[in-house]
Amino acid sequence: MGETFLRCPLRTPRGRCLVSLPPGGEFLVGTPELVGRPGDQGFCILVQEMVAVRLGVASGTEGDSSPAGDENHFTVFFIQREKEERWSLGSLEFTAPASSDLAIRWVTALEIWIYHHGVTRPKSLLVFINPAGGRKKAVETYQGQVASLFALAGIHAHVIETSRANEARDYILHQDLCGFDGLVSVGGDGTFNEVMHALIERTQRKAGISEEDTDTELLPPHLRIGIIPAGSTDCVCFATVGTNDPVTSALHIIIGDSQPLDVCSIRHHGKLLRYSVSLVGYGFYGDVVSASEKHRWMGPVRYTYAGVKAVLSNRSYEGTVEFQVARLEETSPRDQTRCRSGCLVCSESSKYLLAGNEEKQLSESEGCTDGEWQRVQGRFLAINVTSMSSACPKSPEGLSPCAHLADGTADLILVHECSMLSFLRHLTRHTNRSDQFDLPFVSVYRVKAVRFTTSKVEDCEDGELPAQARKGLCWGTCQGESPLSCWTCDGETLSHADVSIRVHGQLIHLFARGIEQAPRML
Ligand SMILES: Nc1ncnc2c1ncn2[C@@H]1O[C@H](COP(=O)(O)OP(=O)(O)OP(=O)(O)O)[C@@H](O)[C@H]1O
Repeated sequence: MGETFLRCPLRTPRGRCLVSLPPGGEFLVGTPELVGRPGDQGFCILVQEMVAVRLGVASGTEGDSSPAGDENHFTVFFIQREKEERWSLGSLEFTAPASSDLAIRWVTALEIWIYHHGVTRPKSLLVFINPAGGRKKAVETYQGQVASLFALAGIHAHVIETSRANEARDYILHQDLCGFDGLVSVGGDGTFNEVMHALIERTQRKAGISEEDTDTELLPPHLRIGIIPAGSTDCVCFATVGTNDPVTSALHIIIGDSQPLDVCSIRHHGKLLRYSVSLVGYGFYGDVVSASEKHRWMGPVRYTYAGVKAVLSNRSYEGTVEFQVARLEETSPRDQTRCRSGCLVCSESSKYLLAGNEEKQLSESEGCTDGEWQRVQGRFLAINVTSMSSACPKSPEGLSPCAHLADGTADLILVHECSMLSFLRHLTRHTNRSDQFDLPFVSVYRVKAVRFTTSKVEDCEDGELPAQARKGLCWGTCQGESPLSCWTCDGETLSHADVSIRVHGQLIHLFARGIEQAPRML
């Protein structure tokens, strides 16, 4: 690998250090030359976490360096961990002795090792910016905080600012994506969803797989998706990165992180309605989302408004929930574990998910009984199916704190009819560390599939919602009580109440690594 091993004294803003790049090129290590001199500090930078290395000194926070006449200096740009899962761009300048070619040799060696350890880094990205999403700052966010980082890392970005809904979808479905290593969505959960749906659909079409076939094994797309959060909820970004920060997300993309994610398909009589990666909810959350849609003009506060309204109305809905329990006996929605970077439960699941026939593999290897179907009938305030914790800034632990991102299962939470105060008790536990499932009217199961059937009522053919019900909660309060709620699927309202839900293990991959357990500081 040419000249890749270096070790020599160099001057840094942290003092004079003996700097070395050990064989294998995994770390850049600096030890203070004069031990005990106040102010001198050592360092250890992971080459995998280096964004770039440049000849010259850094002249600005954006990572610009000025090589002109500065051939004795070089700058290393790397990931720096901040509080609460946030990452920032750190830089460290090095000064080599005058009239030596040491700086150039260091830059060459580090570039070689960054390339060697960065095989999963994207070189070319297709970026969709939704200027209409969230607080309408997506363009500013991308241009101001992300574009310069991609440029510093040498990533070519083909940027499309969408002028209408479904423009990203049409592009993904009909254009040649061969030159790209990944897609990036700059916007909220809605924009990410549009990109994800189109990518899954494109992949199945190209492979000749019908998405309408209930039993089909869907093919995972080979392109990863990056999310630069610029929406009003950004739940998927928060649950997979641990923070909603554009710079942190950009850095995860740059270093080529990869996080598999389970995806649920939601069908009505076999016909595909939507895919979901976070919450599919009937009752409370269905009512909140459908009511908030009518108040988009309020901005993000519409969710709080609709939430208060739904709590006060304390509506419960009748129906039958059937579900196939997951056979991962060693995990449960109440086992107090958390899915974190490098999660063992998810990597164990990868083995059988990758092997193809997951059902067969598991029963053969573990001798456990196939996930049997169970049935619960009654009145429910909320039926939630979530294939991840669905954590967000307002609920840092999420709807189901122990759910896994990529174990091929979802958690089914049934909140049975109860008083408004009891339901409020359950809801407030989402914002603190108390167990929201430790209540007599709440039950939770780890499942592979769910079926929901409403009790048949007049006006509701075949579980299809009448137009008023789809438009929102108002039907209940203004025109008499509606017997049906509606399903919300990652923020979209579905048009049918009778649905079946199935988990597709690790169907997509994001440029993320899950939430880190114990942040390491430089
Ligand atoms: N130029 C555009 N004009 C209007 N809508 C667009 C445009 N580009 C994309 N969209 C659509 O806007 C929808 C909402 O986008 P996004 O989720 O980013 O915003 P949001 O207001 O934060 O919503 P959410 O509540 O889902 O977070 C997406 O479904 C997307 O299809």
